Amino acid sequence: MLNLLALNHLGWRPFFQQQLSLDELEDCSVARVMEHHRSSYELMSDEGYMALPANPNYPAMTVGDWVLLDREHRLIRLFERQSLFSRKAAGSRVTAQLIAANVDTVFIVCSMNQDFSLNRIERYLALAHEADVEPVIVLTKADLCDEPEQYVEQVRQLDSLLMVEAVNALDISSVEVLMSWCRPGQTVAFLGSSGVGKSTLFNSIFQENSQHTSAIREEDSKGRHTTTSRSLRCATGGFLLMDTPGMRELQLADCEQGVEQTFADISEISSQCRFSDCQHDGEPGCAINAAITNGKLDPRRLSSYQKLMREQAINGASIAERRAADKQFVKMCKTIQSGKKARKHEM
Ligand SMILES: Nc1nc2c(ncn2[C@@H]2O[C@H](COP(=O)(O)OP(=O)(O)OP(=O)(O)O)[C@@H](O)[C@H]2O)c(=O)[nH]1
Ligand SMILES: [Zn+2]
Repeated sequence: MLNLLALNHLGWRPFFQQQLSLDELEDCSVARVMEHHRSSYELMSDEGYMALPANPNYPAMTVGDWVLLDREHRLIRLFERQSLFSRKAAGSRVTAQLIAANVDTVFIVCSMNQDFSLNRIERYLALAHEADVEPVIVLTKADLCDEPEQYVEQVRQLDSLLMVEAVNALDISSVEVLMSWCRPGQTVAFLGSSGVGKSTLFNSIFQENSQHTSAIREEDSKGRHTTTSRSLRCATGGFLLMDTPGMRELQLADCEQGVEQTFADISEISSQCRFSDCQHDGEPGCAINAAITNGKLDPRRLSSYQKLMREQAINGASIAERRAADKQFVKMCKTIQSGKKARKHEM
């Protein structure tokens, strides 16, 4: 039987449990992927850490995934995900690479200095929306900034419902405002460009909440890497922090829905344009142009929207092409297999 109390602190919830049959609930165990190494996955279950050797027959898995295991700790299957960050992999063969699964909240980190950029925040928002992850905008370096409220206000103007917090990432008491998103069982990740304070925030939140964790880790003598660059870490507060470098290189690809959701105001206004395919480029009856003229829409926001739409279309097209090719390959395999089965029956 599953130890639900322990699993809940790892992020287990009804969404995953509903994917189990009664027999599986009795006989199997479940575990979460905490680290992804070249030749193995490190899993955490209600019984502790264990290694799962990688196998080319396994489905693509990533940090944060939940897996179903048999009594011998062999993989039965991967659970359907609640959310997923993926990115276009570098190289000529364009394919989506899985970065992080089942993240609940992403802290979109931006510093309140010359690096502050609404366009960049919008880009990260599109990624969060596409991944189905709740975004919180965390503005750092409040201690170095004369008027943090001014930055907070600018972000609020993107969307009045956005959650925004200004902090000094170095100061644990200042970071306390973020703890309402770090509740037991919650998985939190960080997005933001270099130098904005992601590692600093991570450490402030983690150190404050992890006195016991290091003790548990020291007891674990199975030669696990305590300093790893790609991992999900449990804090004693019962929440999990995701620290994966892949999140730092996330690109927009095949992300139309995420961009649309980020710019819901633009979608709404453009539904009133006279032509349904209006490019908002001087066409008659363009509601977007009218909104810009009467100050209801910031022209910066329109150009940011158009830029992100173009970018995701370019990056997404090649992935779509690859997906189509993959589908065809699977179909071919199925045809071959059903041919084999048919021949077996005939024999
Ligand atoms: N004064 C002050 N300094 C900060 C704050 N946040 C981060 N810093 C400093 O800014 C520098 C960069 O912070 P990091 O946490 O390394 O930034 P990062 O986002 O992890 O950067 P990458 O690892 O390159 O992605 C460090 O020297 C931090 O000490 C803050 O809120 N206030
Ligand atoms: Zn228009």
